[in-house]
Amino acid sequence: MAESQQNYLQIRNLNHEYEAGKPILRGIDLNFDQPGIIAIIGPSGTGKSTLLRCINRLINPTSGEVLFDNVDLTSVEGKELRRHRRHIGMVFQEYNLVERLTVIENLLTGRLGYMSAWNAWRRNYTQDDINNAFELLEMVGLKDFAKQRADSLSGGQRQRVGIARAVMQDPYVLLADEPTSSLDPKTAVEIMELMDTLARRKNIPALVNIHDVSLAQRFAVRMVGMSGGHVVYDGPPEGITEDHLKQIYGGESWLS
Ligand SMILES: Nc1ncnc2c1ncn2[C@@H]1O[C@H](COP(=O)(O)OP(=O)(O)OP(=O)(O)O)[C@@H](O)[C@H]1O
Repeated sequence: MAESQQNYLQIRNLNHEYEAGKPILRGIDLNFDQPGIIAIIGPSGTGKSTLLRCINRLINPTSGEVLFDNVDLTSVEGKELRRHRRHIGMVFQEYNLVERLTVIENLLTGRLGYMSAWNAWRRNYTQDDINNAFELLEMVGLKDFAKQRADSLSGGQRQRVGIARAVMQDPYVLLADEPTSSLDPKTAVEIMELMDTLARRKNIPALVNIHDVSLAQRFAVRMVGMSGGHVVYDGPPEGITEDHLKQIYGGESWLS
């Protein structure tokens, strides 16, 4: 698979409200131009998932811009939107695999956005796609599971498949919404390690929503702290202080 070029993601003055007059995202400005994990932390309900969903247009933001190499994704529709969106890899908390398909078939679904409707319907993958899928499967440590059904895997293995499927899309950015929340602590570390390795190898940013602050600090090159729909911290993981955490999560009793 060709190494992805470095595409520049910029979010400008992004606002979103699900209900008129009740803003969830308030004027988010962020630029993503470095490879590796960018951890997004913040209390429940502050809009972290909403932010990721606005970036890949699972929801239409109320206002603002999401620029990929100066194309505003909020203003494109139909074919053009699909053409851009196929370069945005999404990783989910609950994996979102096709349970009855094999592991290798799940990986290959990452290529559907590149195929004609006819070829997609017939699952006519190219030999290159098939070779790349097997190569990637080896890279994520699941070489021996290629022909197993997805529903026979453990949570950690499923998440490896979810990440590999996203990478099959040849993404310019990975968006991961709480990818470790359903996993035990050791597996969570392994999954963060894998995303870090792949993001660096592909030279792309991986925006990861995560509740575990110390796990985030261990792997992130940058942390974004959100509170009340605003960005209140944006900087290196080692720069986060207790004061920042109080500002992000509120109060202090939980810190002791
Ligand atoms: N489809 C929707 N319709 C209406 N309100 C919604 C919808 N989705 C989310 N919300 C509300 O928007 C706010 C932000 O939700 P969001 O899921 O983005 O927060 P989050 O920071 O990702 O939370 P968590 O860490 O718990 O996943 C919450 O108050 C939530 O109830």
